[in-house]
Amino acid sequence: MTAVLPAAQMADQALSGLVARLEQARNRLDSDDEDFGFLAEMLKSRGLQALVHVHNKVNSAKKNMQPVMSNAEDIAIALMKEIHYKNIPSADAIELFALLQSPHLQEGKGAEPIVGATIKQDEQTGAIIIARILHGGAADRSGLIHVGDEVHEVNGHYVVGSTPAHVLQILMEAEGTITFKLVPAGSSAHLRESKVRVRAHFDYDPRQDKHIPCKEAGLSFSRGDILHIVAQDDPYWWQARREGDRSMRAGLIPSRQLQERRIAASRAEAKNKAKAKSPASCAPASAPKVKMIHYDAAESEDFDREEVATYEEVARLYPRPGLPRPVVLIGPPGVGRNELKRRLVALDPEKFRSPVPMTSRPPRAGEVNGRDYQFVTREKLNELAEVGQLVEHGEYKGHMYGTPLEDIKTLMNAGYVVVVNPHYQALKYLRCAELKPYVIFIEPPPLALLKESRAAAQAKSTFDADTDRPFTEEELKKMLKSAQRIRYHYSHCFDEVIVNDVLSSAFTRLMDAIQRLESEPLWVSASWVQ
Ligand SMILES: Nc1ncnc2c1ncn2[C@@H]1O[C@H](COP(=O)(O)OP(=O)(O)OP(=O)(O)O)[C@@H](O)[C@H]1O
Repeated sequence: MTAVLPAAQMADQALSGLVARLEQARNRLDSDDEDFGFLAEMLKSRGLQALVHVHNKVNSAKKNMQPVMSNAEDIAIALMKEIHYKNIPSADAIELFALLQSPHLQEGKGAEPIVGATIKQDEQTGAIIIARILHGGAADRSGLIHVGDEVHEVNGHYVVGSTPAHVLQILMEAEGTITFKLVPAGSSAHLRESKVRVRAHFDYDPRQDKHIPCKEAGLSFSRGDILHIVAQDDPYWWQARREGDRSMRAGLIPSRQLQERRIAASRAEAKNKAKAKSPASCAPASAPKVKMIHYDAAESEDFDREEVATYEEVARLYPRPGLPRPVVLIGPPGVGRNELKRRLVALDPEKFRSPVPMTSRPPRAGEVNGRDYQFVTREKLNELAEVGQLVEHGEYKGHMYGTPLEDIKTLMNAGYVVVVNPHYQALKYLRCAELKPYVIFIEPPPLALLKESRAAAQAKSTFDADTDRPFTEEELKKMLKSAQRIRYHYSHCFDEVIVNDVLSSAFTRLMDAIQRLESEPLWVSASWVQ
């Protein structure tokens, strides 16, 4: 016989409601008692009660289920892919695949770093321990919670022997003050805030990072941002906050080691893709372009450098009276660097100076040695080039040209603000502790404005030294393309970017930058300051 419960004792309200309705309907309807009896008995049966109870339990548990890490889903997918592509997966792998595929493992929501700390389960003891404290977060500010501490109670709930997911659930449901009962770890685990500052040379968005332990704990930043690295104890995930932003808690960022690995891996992937696309041997698609360059070698070779720019350690450099930092104007050919330099020197020749270049060509009528050029022999220029004493050099129409490094140093030590506008390749000679240059990238404005401003000022093309004509649209487009390439490969060397749209405004911005250089401490490579 089926065990039957009276309606009043039924735990599920919906089910007991249904039974009550059934009794009412029975009185009103003239139907078979047997059918009603059967239905009522089934609804009241212990078996159905138990089934509904289990169903409700599973549903409510599902609502509160939280993955331990926010990237749990990505890890599961990666694992499933790995198993899927294995030729002969083991029985364990097949079982794991089935488990990961089951519906209750396919749902999940990110775990919030509610108290500014993450927890993990000790693999050996099973204890719940504090895995990471986010600098500046609630846990850090309390000063009472430390990495390695064992969690015994959360808001009065005894959690020894339970799982991180359970602890997380308690935290998610908590309102107001959260109390922990912790067994402290050894004092060696206490956090010490590092003093390291770095300049980031890449953009980072934790929301796009599949591997960060907790997306919500990540810190986003852009290329050029100065970051205060507060903890480097984890080899893969550093903790940082944006410089000067003491109000916020620190966030996770990829360590240098991790970022370098990522860059190397994506480069290798790109190389493989390119290899797969191109036939085994092929001739260049077109003949190399002939470009008029005053001093430098071919630019293509310089863009192939394997340097990996991730973080550069920086320190503040205070203005040094009597020893101004040289100003280096970098930019694409024709953008107006010469014009800006000329204006600076014209404005105050006693303050701004530019080294006089050397040339092996004979002087033209009216040219003065030491003012227009230093007229020297080709041998002399070659000699200086060989020992790395020319910041840039090259051939033009059968003659050699070059700018001596020593002349820049002499002018700087004499107290002048040296202004140079070399080819970007010269940065490798100029960016040194001895000179500590301030590098400004002069950028062209978008094409429409570039065309308009150059036409309005009757600007002269620098692409063809022998004619006195305006820039062609083709040349302006080349200028923009070249700017893009320089920015892409050298932006880690720029201290400032000035868009040369309206010449007078660009010049004002240049003067403002120089004013800051003379009056404010600025971030430079840490190796220049030590
Ligand atoms: N913002 C501007 N608006 C209008 N004309 C400009 C502007 N900036 C520069 N020019 C003009 O553009 C021309 C090229 O400038 P400039 O000679 O300074 O280029 P450059 O960057 O030194 O080029 P290159 O490196 O090829 O020698 C000049 O006639 C200059 O007066």
